[in-house]
Amino acid sequence: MLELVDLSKKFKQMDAVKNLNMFIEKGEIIGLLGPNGAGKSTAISMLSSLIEPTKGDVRFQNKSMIKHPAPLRKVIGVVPQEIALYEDLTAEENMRFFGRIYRLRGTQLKKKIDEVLEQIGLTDRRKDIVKTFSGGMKRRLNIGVAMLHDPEIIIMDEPTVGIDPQSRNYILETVKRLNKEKQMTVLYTSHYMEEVEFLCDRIYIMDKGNLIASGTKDEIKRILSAEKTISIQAERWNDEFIEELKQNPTVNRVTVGEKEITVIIPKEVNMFSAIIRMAENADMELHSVDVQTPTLEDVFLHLTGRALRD
Ligand SMILES: Nc1ncnc2c1ncn2[C@@H]1O[C@H](COP(=O)(O)OP(=O)(O)OP(=O)(O)O)[C@@H](O)[C@H]1O
Repeated sequence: MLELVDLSKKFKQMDAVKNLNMFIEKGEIIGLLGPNGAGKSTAISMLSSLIEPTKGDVRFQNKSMIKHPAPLRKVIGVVPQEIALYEDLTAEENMRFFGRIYRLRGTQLKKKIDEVLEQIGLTDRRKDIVKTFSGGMKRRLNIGVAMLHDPEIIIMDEPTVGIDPQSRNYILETVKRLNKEKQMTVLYTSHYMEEVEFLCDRIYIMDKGNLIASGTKDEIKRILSAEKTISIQAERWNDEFIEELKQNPTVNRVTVGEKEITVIIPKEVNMFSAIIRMAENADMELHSVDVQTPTLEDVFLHLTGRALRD
């Protein structure tokens, strides 16, 4: 339905997005994952024709949208990363204002506002001024505004950044529900692995402007099929222990965090007892040693050598 072909954007000499290829089918929830600065917002801006690509194409139902984006604009709703609401207006007044921009009027507009307020769980706060809303409620209203014209495709740019866990959960559940009940197609960008893992059918992972992996959750995790992760926790680390782990010929990679060490080893190797012995030799007390099934976070670590955290 929607396709990005070799889409690229250069800002001066910097490649914000480089040869991005992506497709979105009707009814899918697609995750676009990457750390800050990966190029996600730039990709979305090109997709929604807010900025022009340096190179490449955006194709909707097999037609290029670069020069004539109207058919695509009509069917997408974009939820920007920054909250775009009038703080001194009520929730309902904001919706009425944005609804008019989408050329909705009269009873049609009123009906739509009622429906969307219900979907985002703000019906009982409709008469309240946005200034009095929590961050999570503002985010929900921001999503509601993008849904007023009944878009077939909704594009969400990190909609859960900086909000409390409860609101975050509510937003994730709402996205799932809209997809299931209204067959809404969703492009969801995030730098939270667990969100994308929970929501999405297929995932694209970007880093520094490049697409570094894509596929279904299982396909992406299969990148790690030859490896497994052991996570070791302790109150403090002993250099001798870390050195011994790093020097161990069966270990592929060691990442040292403040309270946790992650060790990547081949799947067939059993290192559990060796780790306990190394800790004893180094006179170090372990809290736990867990063998983990791979997560998307591990995939990112594997592909880039860096953790995908703020
Ligand atoms: N208008 C612009 N002019 C110059 N550089 C830009 C512009 N917009 C984005 N960039 C740069 O392009 C790169 C990609 O930014 P982008 O905002 O697309 O990343 P992102 O993955 O969405 O991250 P974030 O979550 O921080 O927004 C960054 O290095 C950013 O500084």
